[in-house]
Amino acid sequence: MSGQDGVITLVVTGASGDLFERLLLPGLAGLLAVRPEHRIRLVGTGRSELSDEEWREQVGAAFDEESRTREAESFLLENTEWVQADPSEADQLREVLGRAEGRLVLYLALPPAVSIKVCQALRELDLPEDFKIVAEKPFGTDAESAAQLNEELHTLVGEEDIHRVDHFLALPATLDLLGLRLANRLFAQVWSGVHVESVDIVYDETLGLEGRAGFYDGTGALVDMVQSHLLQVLAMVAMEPPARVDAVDLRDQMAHALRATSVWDDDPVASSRRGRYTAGSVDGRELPSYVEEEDVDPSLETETYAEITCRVDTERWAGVPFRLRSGKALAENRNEVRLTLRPTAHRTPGLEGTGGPETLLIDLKTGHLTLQLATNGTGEPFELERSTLTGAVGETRMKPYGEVLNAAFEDDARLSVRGDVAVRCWEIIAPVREAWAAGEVPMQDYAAGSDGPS
Ligand SMILES: O=C1O[C@H](COP(=O)(O)O)[C@@H](O)[C@H](O)[C@H]1O
Repeated sequence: MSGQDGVITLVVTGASGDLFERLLLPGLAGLLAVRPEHRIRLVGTGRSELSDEEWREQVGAAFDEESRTREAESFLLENTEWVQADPSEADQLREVLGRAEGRLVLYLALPPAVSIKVCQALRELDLPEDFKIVAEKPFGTDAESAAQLNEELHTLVGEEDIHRVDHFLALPATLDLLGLRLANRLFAQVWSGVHVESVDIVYDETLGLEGRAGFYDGTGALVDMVQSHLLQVLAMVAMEPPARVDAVDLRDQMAHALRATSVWDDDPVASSRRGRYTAGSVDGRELPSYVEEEDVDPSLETETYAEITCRVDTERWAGVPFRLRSGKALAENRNEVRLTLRPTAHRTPGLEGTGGPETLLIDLKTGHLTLQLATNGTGEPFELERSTLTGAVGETRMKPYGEVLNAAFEDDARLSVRGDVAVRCWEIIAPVREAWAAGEVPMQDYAAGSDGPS
């Protein structure tokens, strides 16, 4: 171990879970490639019995040959260990945190109820002055438990030392939205209900359950994707321009937009749909019906597809539907924000056809833009056609998880969900969850590999 200055010890609780291997580790590897000045000591902890060798092998697998020879990466690989412990037990947690050197960042990759217990255990310990807590989603299981988790965290550290993870805040498109909206006259002028007829925020995935029943079953698409990620995207689309792009103004404006957001017409039955995949084939892979996936409990009635329509009651967006949808095992990966513009106030007589509505589409994963317009294309001289302008955005410097971790290390709260916002997102979907729990919205079947419920 090294006693070097500037060392951060990242203690990950719940590190034997799939999130750590699938998202956190690759994020960390990408981060070190771009920010080699970080010296990270990585301590994994959980109840699993893992030998040091097994742990190092798992961590090492995230780094390729070339990266292992670099200073930041080899520091991490030489300074990592697994400590078998139950972090909700104060004595065991003390032992884990005792391994830390330098600044301590404690990452809670745990179910919300366990995170609360860990906070209670932390209260019994002498904590270092410079201490950060990173909380994975889902943050709570409803508005009340999210508020309780906030309270528990605030007994330990100030809001500035809590980093609530939502990797969609660092998707290329969410970051692009700011520049696109605020720094371009063309878009700044049309960014309101005066010109925009509707907004669609879509995150369709070809992936099915992929062995994640432990987390997903009983959670479902509404909580997994809409409550957290898609509402953050909605906030970026709908918010008023912040006075500055700093953590206070940016997050104030996002919070304001979400406080103005609710289910369309206050009617969760008419404004939501849910579905669940049945057997089918996606990209040549045969998927069983969701209820026959390993470890799924059919009595939980978990939806794998969720759709809700919201309104944002502000001067800018009054009357504009925001449709949010996400589903698994669908025909294609469609990850986009789509703004459909209203027709022009006057159509010059003699210009035939419409060519379809003008739309601006932002690919959430790549940030690429597609603008669909009516033009006098190549056919009849005065007949309108639909033309497509596309704009590619360059490669991002690292994966969204890497950016979010980097922000946590560098105290950049712009990429962290503020506590009140985490609670508000649960409040927005609460009426939908109630209607679904009461059986007022039917569960629609859709075949894996299809476009979703008809
Ligand atoms: O947090 C989650 O996000 C992923 C989708 O994000 P991606 O960056 O991996 O495309 C989703 O598949 C997963 O169910 C959810 O928990």
